[in-house]
Amino acid sequence: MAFYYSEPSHTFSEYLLIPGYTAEDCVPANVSLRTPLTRFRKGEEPAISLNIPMVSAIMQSVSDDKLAIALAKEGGLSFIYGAQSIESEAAMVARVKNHKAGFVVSASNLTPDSTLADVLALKAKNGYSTVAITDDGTANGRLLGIVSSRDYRVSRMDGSQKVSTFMTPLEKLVTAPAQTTLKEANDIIWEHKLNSLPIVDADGRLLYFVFRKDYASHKENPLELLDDQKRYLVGAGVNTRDYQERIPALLAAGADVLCIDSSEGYSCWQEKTIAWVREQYGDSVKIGAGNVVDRDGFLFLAKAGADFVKVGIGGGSICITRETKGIGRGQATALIEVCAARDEYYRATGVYVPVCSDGGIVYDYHMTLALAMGADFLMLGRYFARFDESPTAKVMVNGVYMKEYWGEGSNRARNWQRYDLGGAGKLSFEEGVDSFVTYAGSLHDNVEISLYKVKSTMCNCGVKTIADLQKNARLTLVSATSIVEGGYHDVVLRSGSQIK
Ligand SMILES: NC(=O)C1=CN([C@@H]2O[C@H](COP(=O)(O)OP(=O)(O)OC[C@H]3O[C@@H](n4cnc5c(N)ncnc54)[C@H](O)[C@@H]3O)[C@@H](O)[C@H]2O)C=CC1
Ligand SMILES: O=c1[nH]c(=O)c2[nH+]cn([C@@H]3O[C@H](COP(=O)(O)O)[C@@H](O)[C@H]3O)c2[nH]1
Ligand SMILES: [K+]
Repeated sequence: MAFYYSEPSHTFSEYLLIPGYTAEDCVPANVSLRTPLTRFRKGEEPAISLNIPMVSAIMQSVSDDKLAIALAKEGGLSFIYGAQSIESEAAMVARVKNHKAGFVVSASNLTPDSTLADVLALKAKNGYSTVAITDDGTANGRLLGIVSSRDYRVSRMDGSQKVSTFMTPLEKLVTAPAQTTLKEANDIIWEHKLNSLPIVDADGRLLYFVFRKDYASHKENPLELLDDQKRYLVGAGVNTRDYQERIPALLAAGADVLCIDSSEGYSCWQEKTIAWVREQYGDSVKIGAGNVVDRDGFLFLAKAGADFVKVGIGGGSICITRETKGIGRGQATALIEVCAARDEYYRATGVYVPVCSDGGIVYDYHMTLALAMGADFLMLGRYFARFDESPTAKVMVNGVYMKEYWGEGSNRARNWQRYDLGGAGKLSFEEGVDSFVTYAGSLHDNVEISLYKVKSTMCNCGVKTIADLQKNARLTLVSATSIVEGGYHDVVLRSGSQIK
Protein backbone atom coordinates (compact mmCIF):
# COMPACT_ATOMS: atom_id res chain seq x y z
CA MET A 1 0.00 0.00 0.00
CA ALA A 2 1.22 3.50 -0.77
CA PHE A 3 2.44 5.68 2.08
CA TYR A 4 0.17 8.52 3.19
CA TYR A 5 1.36 11.53 5.15
CA SER A 6 -0.92 12.18 8.09
CA GLU A 7 -0.80 15.98 7.71
CA PRO A 8 -1.58 18.10 4.64
CA SER A 9 1.33 20.15 3.34
CA HIS A 10 1.24 23.89 3.99
CA THR A 11 2.44 27.10 2.34
CA PHE A 12 4.07 30.21 3.84
CA SER A 13 0.82 32.19 3.93
CA GLU A 14 -0.64 29.72 6.43
CA TYR A 15 1.94 30.61 9.11
CA LEU A 16 2.64 33.58 11.36
CA LEU A 17 5.45 34.43 13.76
CA ILE A 18 4.82 35.04 17.46
CA PRO A 19 6.90 37.92 18.88
CA GLY A 20 9.59 37.28 21.51
CA TYR A 21 11.13 39.63 24.08
CA THR A 22 12.94 42.57 22.42
CA ALA A 23 15.95 43.92 24.34
CA GLU A 24 17.25 47.47 24.01
CA ASP A 25 20.04 46.64 21.55
CA CYS A 26 17.69 44.58 19.37
CA VAL A 27 17.25 47.14 16.58
CA PRO A 28 17.53 46.62 12.80
CA ALA A 29 20.92 48.37 12.69
CA ASN A 30 22.33 45.63 14.93
CA VAL A 31 20.89 42.72 12.96
CA SER A 32 23.30 40.68 10.81
CA LEU A 33 21.91 38.67 7.90
CA ARG A 34 25.21 36.91 7.17
CA THR A 35 24.58 33.25 6.43
CA PRO A 36 26.45 30.16 5.21
CA LEU A 37 26.24 29.17 1.52
CA THR A 38 28.37 26.02 1.55
CA ARG A 39 28.84 23.04 3.88
CA PHE A 40 31.21 23.29 6.84
CA ARG A 41 32.36 21.25 9.82
CA LYS A 42 31.37 22.16 13.33
CA GLY A 43 33.69 24.86 14.66
CA GLU A 44 34.93 25.81 11.17
CA GLU A 45 33.91 28.68 8.90
CA PRO A 46 32.08 27.90 5.64
CA ALA A 47 34.22 28.44 2.53
CA ILE A 48 31.55 30.85 1.22
CA SER A 49 29.04 32.91 3.21
CA LEU A 50 26.51 35.42 1.91
CA ASN A 51 26.09 38.84 3.49
CA ILE A 52 22.36 38.78 2.74
CA PRO A 53 20.31 35.57 2.51
CA MET A 54 19.31 35.99 -1.14
CA VAL A 55 20.34 34.22 -4.34
CA SER A 56 18.74 34.72 -7.73
CA ALA A 57 17.04 31.88 -9.59
CA ILE A 58 18.85 29.90 -12.29
CA MET A 59 16.62 31.28 -15.02
CA GLN A 60 17.02 33.01 -18.38
CA SER A 61 14.57 35.70 -17.35
CA VAL A 62 16.43 36.40 -14.09
CA SER A 63 20.13 35.69 -13.74
CA ASP A 64 22.53 37.16 -16.29
CA ASP A 65 25.79 39.02 -15.60
CA LYS A 66 24.06 42.36 -15.08
CA LEU A 67 21.78 41.09 -12.33
CA ALA A 68 24.68 39.13 -10.84
CA ILE A 69 26.75 42.30 -10.45
CA ALA A 70 23.85 44.24 -8.94
CA LEU A 71 23.05 41.46 -6.44
CA ALA A 72 26.68 40.83 -5.42
CA LYS A 73 26.93 44.56 -4.73
CA GLU A 74 24.18 44.13 -2.13
CA GLY A 75 25.83 41.06 -0.57
CA GLY A 76 23.88 38.28 -2.33
CA LEU A 77 24.75 35.97 -5.21
CA SER A 78 23.37 35.03 -8.62
CA PHE A 79 23.50 31.66 -10.29
CA ILE A 80 23.93 32.41 -14.00
CA TYR A 81 21.38 30.37 -15.97
CA GLY A 82 22.55 27.13 -17.50
CA ALA A 83 20.00 26.87 -20.31
CA GLN A 84 22.42 28.40 -22.83
CA SER A 85 25.57 27.25 -24.58
CA ILE A 86 28.62 26.51 -22.46
CA GLU A 87 30.47 29.39 -24.17
CA SER A 88 27.83 32.02 -23.47
CA GLU A 89 27.31 30.92 -19.87
CA ALA A 90 31.08 31.01 -19.27
CA ALA A 91 31.24 34.45 -20.93
CA MET A 92 28.61 35.76 -18.51
CA VAL A 93 30.55 34.38 -15.55
CA ALA A 94 33.74 35.98 -16.90
CA ARG A 95 32.01 39.35 -17.28
CA VAL A 96 31.02 39.31 -13.61
CA LYS A 97 34.52 38.31 -12.51
CA ASN A 98 36.15 40.94 -14.74
CA HIS A 99 33.82 43.67 -13.60
CA LYS A 100 35.74 46.18 -11.55
CA ALA A 101 33.43 48.32 -9.46
CA GLY A 102 33.84 51.88 -10.63
CA PHE A 103 35.83 50.88 -13.71
CA VAL A 104 33.56 51.14 -16.72
CA VAL A 105 34.32 49.73 -20.15
CA SER A 106 33.67 52.65 -22.52
CA ALA A 107 30.24 52.33 -24.14
CA SER A 108 30.60 55.25 -26.61
CA ASN A 109 33.52 55.09 -28.99
CA LEU A 110 34.44 56.76 -32.29
CA THR A 111 37.55 57.37 -34.46
CA PRO A 112 39.14 60.79 -35.16
CA ASP A 113 37.62 60.67 -38.67
CA SER A 114 34.08 60.53 -37.29
CA THR A 115 32.05 63.74 -37.38
CA LEU A 116 30.19 65.94 -34.93
CA ALA A 117 26.98 64.45 -36.36
CA ASP A 118 28.24 60.98 -35.36
CA VAL A 119 28.94 62.25 -31.82
CA LEU A 120 25.44 63.70 -31.52
CA ALA A 121 23.81 60.57 -32.92
CA LEU A 122 25.73 58.37 -30.46
CA LYS A 123 24.78 60.62 -27.57
CA ALA A 124 21.10 60.52 -28.58
CA LYS A 125 21.27 56.74 -28.86
CA ASN A 126 22.86 55.79 -25.55
CA GLY A 127 22.72 58.96 -23.46
CA TYR A 128 26.42 59.06 -22.51
CA SER A 129 28.15 62.42 -22.89
CA THR A 130 31.75 61.14 -22.83
CA VAL A 131 32.96 59.60 -26.10
CA ALA A 132 36.31 57.82 -26.29
CA ILE A 133 38.23 58.48 -29.50
CA THR A 134 40.36 55.45 -30.33
CA ASP A 135 42.37 54.43 -33.40
CA ASP A 136 39.86 51.72 -34.37
CA GLY A 137 36.72 53.15 -32.75
CA THR A 138 36.46 50.29 -30.23
CA ALA A 139 36.31 50.37 -26.43
CA ASN A 140 39.83 48.98 -26.11
CA GLY A 141 41.55 50.64 -29.06
CA ARG A 142 44.54 53.02 -28.67
CA LEU A 143 43.28 56.14 -26.97
CA LEU A 144 43.71 59.29 -29.08
CA GLY A 145 41.38 61.69 -27.31
CA ILE A 146 38.02 62.30 -25.69
CA VAL A 147 34.97 64.24 -26.74
CA SER A 148 32.70 65.53 -24.00
CA SER A 149 29.95 68.14 -24.26
CA ARG A 150 32.49 70.83 -23.37
CA ASP A 151 34.35 70.21 -26.65
CA TYR A 152 31.67 71.37 -29.09
CA ARG A 153 28.87 73.89 -29.55
CA VAL A 154 26.14 72.57 -31.75
CA SER A 155 24.86 76.07 -32.62
CA ARG A 156 28.27 77.25 -33.89
CA MET A 157 29.61 74.14 -35.57
CA ASP A 158 28.86 72.18 -38.69
CA GLY A 159 27.74 68.56 -38.33
CA SER A 160 30.35 67.43 -40.85
CA GLN A 161 33.28 68.74 -38.78
CA LYS A 162 35.79 65.97 -38.00
CA VAL A 163 36.24 64.79 -34.43
CA SER A 164 40.04 65.22 -34.79
CA THR A 165 39.54 69.01 -35.03
CA PHE A 166 37.66 69.47 -31.75
CA MET A 167 38.38 66.49 -29.47
CA THR A 168 40.55 66.97 -26.39
CA PRO A 169 43.65 65.16 -27.63
CA LEU A 170 45.57 62.58 -25.63
CA GLU A 171 48.45 64.98 -24.81
CA LYS A 172 46.02 67.24 -22.98
CA LEU A 173 44.32 64.41 -21.06
CA VAL A 174 45.13 63.12 -17.59
CA THR A 175 45.22 59.31 -17.75
CA ALA A 176 46.21 56.60 -15.28
CA PRO A 177 47.88 53.19 -15.70
CA ALA A 178 46.24 49.75 -15.55
CA GLN A 179 47.07 48.95 -11.94
CA THR A 180 45.44 52.13 -10.54
CA THR A 181 43.07 51.40 -7.64
CA LEU A 182 39.65 52.96 -7.37
CA LYS A 183 40.80 55.11 -4.48
CA GLU A 184 43.81 56.39 -6.44
CA ALA A 185 41.59 57.06 -9.45
CA ASN A 186 39.20 59.07 -7.34
CA ASP A 187 42.07 61.06 -5.83
CA ILE A 188 43.32 61.95 -9.34
CA ILE A 189 39.78 62.95 -10.35
CA TRP A 190 39.53 65.31 -7.38
CA GLU A 191 43.01 66.72 -7.76
CA HIS A 192 42.58 67.58 -11.46
CA LYS A 193 38.87 68.42 -11.26
CA LEU A 194 38.07 65.81 -13.95
CA ASN A 195 34.72 64.37 -14.95
CA SER A 196 36.29 61.17 -16.20
CA LEU A 197 39.66 59.48 -15.93
CA PRO A 198 40.74 57.10 -18.74
CA ILE A 199 42.71 54.06 -17.55
CA VAL A 200 45.19 52.96 -20.24
CA ASP A 201 47.58 50.02 -20.51
CA ALA A 202 51.30 50.17 -21.33
CA ASP A 203 50.53 50.18 -25.09
CA GLY A 204 48.19 53.13 -24.75
CA ARG A 205 45.05 51.05 -25.16
CA LEU A 206 41.96 52.26 -23.34
CA LEU A 207 40.87 49.82 -20.61
CA TYR A 208 38.23 51.69 -18.61
CA PHE A 209 36.88 55.03 -17.56
CA VAL A 210 36.39 56.00 -13.93
CA PHE A 211 33.67 58.64 -13.70
CA ARG A 212 33.44 61.34 -11.06
CA LYS A 213 29.67 60.96 -10.70
CA ASP A 214 30.01 57.26 -9.78
CA TYR A 215 32.17 57.96 -6.77
CA ALA A 216 29.38 58.20 -4.20
CA SER A 217 27.69 54.98 -5.32
CA HIS A 218 30.83 52.93 -4.73
CA LYS A 219 30.96 53.91 -1.12
CA GLU A 220 27.40 52.79 -0.47
CA ASN A 221 27.86 49.03 -0.55
CA PRO A 222 29.44 47.90 2.70
CA LEU A 223 28.02 44.38 2.28
CA GLU A 224 29.25 43.67 -1.25
CA LEU A 225 30.25 40.06 -1.77
CA LEU A 226 33.87 39.91 -2.93
CA ASP A 227 36.54 37.25 -3.36
CA ASP A 228 40.08 37.69 -2.05
CA GLN A 229 40.98 39.60 -5.22
CA LYS A 230 38.10 42.00 -4.64
CA ARG A 231 36.07 40.60 -7.54
CA TYR A 232 32.35 39.92 -7.18
CA LEU A 233 31.34 36.38 -6.32
CA VAL A 234 29.18 34.59 -8.87
CA GLY A 235 27.53 31.18 -9.15
CA ALA A 236 26.53 29.17 -12.21
CA GLY A 237 23.82 26.62 -12.95
CA VAL A 238 24.83 23.22 -14.34
CA ASN A 239 22.89 20.16 -15.51
CA THR A 240 23.37 16.43 -15.13
CA ARG A 241 24.23 15.80 -18.78
CA ASP A 242 27.05 17.92 -20.19
CA TYR A 243 28.73 18.63 -16.82
CA GLN A 244 32.07 17.13 -17.87
CA GLU A 245 32.44 19.88 -20.47
CA ARG A 246 30.44 22.66 -18.84
CA ILE A 247 31.96 22.62 -15.36
CA PRO A 248 35.62 23.01 -16.45
CA ALA A 249 34.61 25.94 -18.70
CA LEU A 250 32.67 27.66 -15.91
CA LEU A 251 35.53 27.21 -13.46
CA ALA A 252 38.03 28.55 -16.00
CA ALA A 253 35.79 31.60 -16.37
CA GLY A 254 35.97 32.10 -12.60
CA ALA A 255 32.69 30.67 -11.23
CA ASP A 256 32.89 30.59 -7.41
CA VAL A 257 30.14 28.02 -6.84
CA LEU A 258 27.95 25.75 -8.97
CA CYS A 259 24.41 24.51 -8.54
CA ILE A 260 22.74 21.59 -10.26
CA ASP A 261 19.57 23.03 -11.72
CA SER A 262 16.69 20.60 -11.77
CA SER A 263 13.08 20.37 -10.70
CA GLU A 264 13.92 17.19 -8.84
CA GLY A 265 17.21 16.11 -7.28
CA TYR A 266 16.64 12.73 -5.63
CA SER A 267 18.28 10.90 -8.52
CA CYS A 268 21.27 8.89 -9.67
CA TRP A 269 22.01 11.75 -12.11
CA GLN A 270 22.78 14.22 -9.35
CA GLU A 271 24.73 11.65 -7.36
CA LYS A 272 26.91 10.94 -10.41
CA THR A 273 27.43 14.62 -11.14
CA ILE A 274 28.58 15.37 -7.59
CA ALA A 275 30.79 12.26 -7.54
CA TRP A 276 32.47 13.42 -10.75
CA VAL A 277 33.16 16.86 -9.24
CA ARG A 278 34.72 15.26 -6.15
CA GLU A 279 36.87 12.94 -8.28
CA GLN A 280 38.12 15.79 -10.42
CA TYR A 281 38.45 18.57 -7.88
CA GLY A 282 38.10 17.13 -4.37
CA ASP A 283 36.38 19.63 -2.08
CA SER A 284 37.86 22.68 -3.77
CA VAL A 285 34.87 23.06 -6.10
CA LYS A 286 31.58 23.90 -4.40
CA ILE A 287 28.36 22.49 -5.83
CA GLY A 288 24.79 22.66 -4.54
CA ALA A 289 22.05 20.23 -5.57
CA GLY A 290 18.28 19.78 -5.55
CA ASN A 291 15.44 20.23 -5.57
CA VAL A 292 14.04 18.02 -2.82
CA VAL A 293 11.00 18.29 -0.56
CA ASP A 294 11.59 15.71 2.17
CA ARG A 295 14.04 14.16 4.63
CA ASP A 296 15.05 11.26 2.38
CA GLY A 297 15.87 13.54 -0.53
CA PHE A 298 17.96 15.83 1.68
CA LEU A 299 19.93 13.01 3.32
CA PHE A 300 20.58 11.45 -0.09
CA LEU A 301 22.12 14.66 -1.47
CA ALA A 302 23.97 15.50 1.76
CA LYS A 303 25.59 12.03 1.71
CA ALA A 304 26.34 12.40 -2.00
CA GLY A 305 28.45 15.44 -1.03
CA ALA A 306 26.26 18.41 -2.02
CA ASP A 307 27.56 21.70 -0.60
CA PHE A 308 24.02 22.95 -0.10
CA VAL A 309 20.59 21.54 -0.82
CA LYS A 310 17.75 23.37 -2.49
CA VAL A 311 14.13 22.80 -1.44
CA GLY A 312 11.02 23.32 -3.53
CA ILE A 313 8.98 21.51 -6.14
CA GLY A 314 6.10 23.26 -7.83
CA GLY A 315 5.87 26.30 -5.53
CA GLY A 316 7.40 28.85 -7.91
CA SER A 317 5.24 31.63 -9.29
CA ILE A 318 5.59 30.39 -12.88
CA CYS A 319 5.42 26.69 -11.92
CA ILE A 320 2.80 24.33 -13.20
CA THR A 321 4.64 21.15 -12.23
CA ARG A 322 2.04 20.21 -9.65
CA GLU A 323 -0.69 20.56 -12.25
CA THR A 324 1.13 18.78 -15.08
CA LYS A 325 2.89 16.04 -13.14
CA GLY A 326 1.13 15.91 -9.79
CA ILE A 327 4.39 16.06 -7.84
CA GLY A 328 5.41 18.61 -5.23
CA ARG A 329 4.72 19.69 -1.69
CA GLY A 330 3.61 22.85 0.11
CA GLN A 331 6.80 24.88 0.44
CA ALA A 332 6.54 25.50 4.20
CA THR A 333 6.03 21.83 5.06
CA ALA A 334 8.82 20.75 2.69
CA LEU A 335 11.20 23.30 4.19
CA ILE A 336 10.41 22.43 7.80
CA GLU A 337 11.01 18.72 7.19
CA VAL A 338 14.22 19.26 5.23
CA CYS A 339 15.63 21.66 7.84
CA ALA A 340 14.92 19.11 10.56
CA ALA A 341 16.87 16.55 8.47
CA ARG A 342 19.75 19.05 8.09
CA ASP A 343 19.91 19.45 11.89
CA GLU A 344 19.74 15.66 12.33
CA TYR A 345 22.61 15.23 9.84
CA TYR A 346 24.62 17.92 11.64
CA ARG A 347 24.17 16.23 15.03
CA ALA A 348 25.15 12.86 13.60
CA THR A 349 28.16 13.94 11.49
CA GLY A 350 29.23 17.41 12.67
CA VAL A 351 28.74 18.62 9.07
CA TYR A 352 26.33 21.47 8.40
CA VAL A 353 24.79 21.45 4.92
CA PRO A 354 22.98 24.77 4.31
CA VAL A 355 19.43 24.67 3.00
CA CYS A 356 18.07 27.01 0.33
CA SER A 357 14.33 27.65 0.07
CA ASP A 358 13.63 27.93 -3.67
CA GLY A 359 10.46 29.52 -5.05
CA GLY A 360 7.13 30.67 -3.76
CA ILE A 361 8.24 33.83 -1.93
CA VAL A 362 5.46 36.34 -2.63
CA TYR A 363 5.55 38.83 0.25
CA ASP A 364 8.59 40.09 2.08
CA TYR A 365 7.33 38.45 5.25
CA HIS A 366 7.59 35.08 3.51
CA MET A 367 11.36 35.63 3.54
CA THR A 368 11.36 35.98 7.33
CA LEU A 369 9.10 32.94 7.67
CA ALA A 370 11.36 30.81 5.44
CA LEU A 371 14.42 31.80 7.49
CA ALA A 372 12.55 31.12 10.73
CA MET A 373 11.57 27.68 9.42
CA GLY A 374 15.28 26.94 9.02
CA ALA A 375 16.29 28.11 5.53
CA ASP A 376 19.84 29.47 5.45
CA PHE A 377 19.14 31.45 2.29
CA LEU A 378 16.42 31.97 -0.29
CA MET A 379 16.32 31.58 -4.06
CA LEU A 380 14.05 34.10 -5.75
CA GLY A 381 12.88 34.30 -9.35
CA ARG A 382 9.78 36.50 -9.61
CA TYR A 383 11.17 38.88 -7.00
CA PHE A 384 14.27 39.77 -9.07
CA ALA A 385 12.56 39.55 -12.48
CA ARG A 386 10.72 42.80 -11.59
CA PHE A 387 13.84 44.95 -11.39
CA ASP A 388 15.71 47.15 -13.88
CA GLU A 389 18.70 44.80 -13.79
CA SER A 390 16.87 41.62 -14.89
CA PRO A 391 17.56 40.58 -18.49
CA THR A 392 14.03 40.83 -19.89
CA ALA A 393 12.10 43.55 -21.68
CA LYS A 394 10.12 46.21 -19.81
CA VAL A 395 6.77 46.60 -21.53
CA MET A 396 3.59 48.57 -21.02
CA VAL A 397 0.55 46.35 -20.42
CA ASN A 398 -2.82 48.05 -19.90
CA GLY A 399 -1.09 51.27 -18.86
CA VAL A 400 1.20 49.61 -16.31
CA TYR A 401 4.92 48.88 -16.72
CA MET A 402 5.63 45.16 -16.58
CA LYS A 403 8.69 42.96 -17.07
CA GLU A 404 8.61 39.64 -18.86
CA TYR A 405 9.13 36.53 -16.75
CA TRP A 406 8.98 32.94 -17.97
CA GLY A 407 9.67 29.55 -16.41
CA GLU A 408 12.62 27.37 -17.38
CA GLY A 409 10.14 24.60 -18.11
CA SER A 410 8.03 26.78 -20.41
CA ASN A 411 8.14 26.43 -24.18
CA ARG A 412 9.61 29.91 -24.40
CA ALA A 413 12.71 28.82 -22.44
CA ARG A 414 13.42 26.11 -25.03
CA ASN A 415 15.48 24.39 -22.37
CA TRP A 416 17.31 21.69 -24.32
CA GLN A 417 17.68 19.56 -21.16
CA ARG A 418 13.97 19.01 -21.29
CA TYR A 419 13.88 18.13 -24.99
CA ASP A 420 16.50 15.46 -24.67
CA LEU A 421 14.66 12.85 -22.65
CA GLY A 422 15.20 10.19 -25.25
CA GLY A 423 11.56 10.37 -26.39
CA ALA A 424 10.19 12.05 -29.48
CA GLY A 425 10.10 15.85 -29.44
CA LYS A 426 6.33 15.79 -29.77
CA LEU A 427 6.14 14.07 -26.38
CA SER A 428 7.62 17.06 -24.54
CA PHE A 429 5.25 19.01 -22.32
CA GLU A 430 5.32 22.40 -20.61
CA GLU A 431 6.02 22.73 -16.91
CA GLY A 432 6.04 26.51 -16.67
CA VAL A 433 4.29 29.60 -17.98
CA ASP A 434 5.34 32.70 -19.92
CA SER A 435 4.14 35.75 -18.00
CA PHE A 436 4.52 39.38 -16.91
CA VAL A 437 5.38 40.73 -13.46
CA THR A 438 4.83 44.30 -12.30
CA TYR A 439 7.93 46.43 -12.84
CA ALA A 440 9.33 47.54 -9.48
CA GLY A 441 12.41 49.74 -10.11
CA SER A 442 15.98 49.16 -9.01
CA LEU A 443 17.30 46.06 -7.29
CA HIS A 444 19.10 48.14 -4.67
CA ASP A 445 16.01 50.06 -3.52
CA ASN A 446 13.83 46.95 -3.34
CA VAL A 447 16.34 44.71 -1.59
CA GLU A 448 17.01 47.45 0.94
CA ILE A 449 13.35 47.78 1.92
CA SER A 450 12.64 44.02 1.87
CA LEU A 451 15.57 43.28 4.15
CA TYR A 452 14.73 46.17 6.44
CA LYS A 453 11.34 44.50 6.94
CA VAL A 454 13.04 41.16 7.63
CA LYS A 455 15.35 42.79 10.17
CA SER A 456 12.58 44.62 11.97
CA THR A 457 10.53 41.43 12.22
CA MET A 458 13.58 39.65 13.61
CA CYS A 459 13.74 42.38 16.26
CA ASN A 460 10.09 41.70 17.13
CA CYS A 461 11.15 38.10 17.64
CA GLY A 462 14.04 39.25 19.83
CA VAL A 463 16.87 37.96 17.61
CA LYS A 464 19.80 39.59 15.82
CA THR A 465 21.08 36.72 13.65
CA ILE A 466 19.54 34.19 11.29
CA ALA A 467 20.94 31.34 13.40
CA ASP A 468 19.10 32.71 16.45
CA LEU A 469 15.91 33.18 14.45
CA GLN A 470 16.08 29.52 13.37
CA LYS A 471 16.62 28.44 16.97
CA ASN A 472 14.20 30.72 18.79
CA ALA A 473 11.37 31.52 16.38
CA ARG A 474 7.88 30.47 17.39
CA LEU A 475 5.45 29.90 14.54
CA THR A 476 1.77 29.20 14.43
CA LEU A 477 -0.47 27.82 11.73
CA VAL A 478 -3.44 30.10 11.13
CA SER A 479 -7.01 29.19 10.39
CA ALA A 480 -8.75 30.32 7.20
CA THR A 481 -10.82 32.80 9.22
CA SER A 482 -7.79 34.35 10.87
CA ILE A 483 -6.23 34.91 7.44
CA VAL A 484 -9.28 37.10 6.70
CA GLU A 485 -8.73 38.85 10.03
CA GLY A 486 -5.13 39.55 8.99
CA GLY A 487 -6.09 41.66 5.99
CA TYR A 488 -7.90 45.00 6.32
CA HIS A 489 -11.57 44.32 6.96
CA ASP A 490 -14.85 46.01 7.79
CA VAL A 491 -13.61 49.36 6.51
CA VAL A 492 -14.13 51.15 3.21
CA LEU A 493 -10.82 52.20 1.60
CA ARG A 494 -10.44 55.85 0.72
CA SER A 495 -10.10 56.16 -3.03
CA GLY A 496 -6.47 56.17 -4.08
CA SER A 497 -5.16 54.36 -1.01
CA GLN A 498 -3.11 51.36 -1.84
CA ILE A 499 -2.18 48.26 0.08
CA LYS A 500 1.22 46.82 -0.68
N1 LIG B 1 11.54 23.80 -8.80
C1 LIG B 1 10.56 23.37 -9.56
O1 LIG B 1 9.49 23.07 -9.07
C2 LIG B 1 10.71 23.23 -11.03
C3 LIG B 1 11.79 23.73 -11.72
N2 LIG B 1 11.89 23.60 -13.09
C4 LIG B 1 13.04 24.18 -13.79
O2 LIG B 1 13.06 23.71 -15.13
C5 LIG B 1 14.37 23.43 -15.57
C6 LIG B 1 14.50 22.01 -16.04
O3 LIG B 1 14.27 21.12 -14.96
P1 LIG B 1 14.09 19.57 -15.22
O4 LIG B 1 13.09 19.36 -16.29
O5 LIG B 1 13.86 18.92 -13.92
O6 LIG B 1 15.54 19.19 -15.81
P2 LIG B 1 16.46 17.90 -15.56
O7 LIG B 1 17.56 17.98 -16.56
O8 LIG B 1 16.89 17.75 -14.17
O9 LIG B 1 15.51 16.69 -15.85
C7 LIG B 1 14.92 16.43 -17.10
C8 LIG B 1 14.75 14.92 -17.25
O10 LIG B 1 15.99 14.33 -17.63
C9 LIG B 1 16.32 13.24 -16.78
N3 LIG B 1 17.80 13.22 -16.70
C10 LIG B 1 18.59 14.10 -16.06
N4 LIG B 1 19.91 13.80 -16.26
C11 LIG B 1 19.94 12.71 -17.06
C12 LIG B 1 20.98 11.95 -17.65
N5 LIG B 1 22.28 12.25 -17.44
N6 LIG B 1 20.65 10.93 -18.45
C13 LIG B 1 19.35 10.63 -18.68
N7 LIG B 1 18.32 11.31 -18.16
C14 LIG B 1 18.60 12.34 -17.37
C15 LIG B 1 15.60 13.55 -15.49
O11 LIG B 1 15.38 12.40 -14.71
C16 LIG B 1 14.31 14.18 -16.00
O12 LIG B 1 13.38 13.20 -16.37
C17 LIG B 1 15.27 23.77 -14.38
O13 LIG B 1 15.71 25.09 -14.59
C18 LIG B 1 14.35 23.69 -13.19
O14 LIG B 1 14.78 24.53 -12.14
C19 LIG B 1 10.95 22.94 -13.80
C20 LIG B 1 9.87 22.42 -13.18
C21 LIG B 1 9.65 22.52 -11.76
O1 LIG C 1 7.38 24.32 -12.26
C1 LIG C 1 8.26 25.10 -12.68
N1 LIG C 1 8.27 25.36 -13.99
C2 LIG C 1 9.17 26.17 -14.57
O2 LIG C 1 9.14 26.40 -15.77
C3 LIG C 1 10.13 26.75 -13.70
N2 LIG C 1 11.17 27.60 -13.91
C4 LIG C 1 11.73 27.82 -12.70
N3 LIG C 1 11.08 27.18 -11.75
C5 LIG C 1 11.32 27.19 -10.31
O3 LIG C 1 10.74 28.38 -9.76
C6 LIG C 1 11.71 29.08 -8.96
C7 LIG C 1 11.38 30.57 -8.89
O4 LIG C 1 10.17 30.75 -8.20
P1 LIG C 1 9.58 32.19 -7.85
O5 LIG C 1 9.28 32.89 -9.13
O6 LIG C 1 8.33 31.90 -7.07
O7 LIG C 1 10.62 32.90 -7.04
C8 LIG C 1 13.00 28.73 -9.64
O8 LIG C 1 14.14 28.95 -8.84
C9 LIG C 1 12.80 27.26 -10.02
O9 LIG C 1 13.04 26.38 -8.93
C10 LIG C 1 10.09 26.51 -12.34
N4 LIG C 1 9.15 25.68 -11.83
K1 LIG D 1 13.51 11.00 -8.21
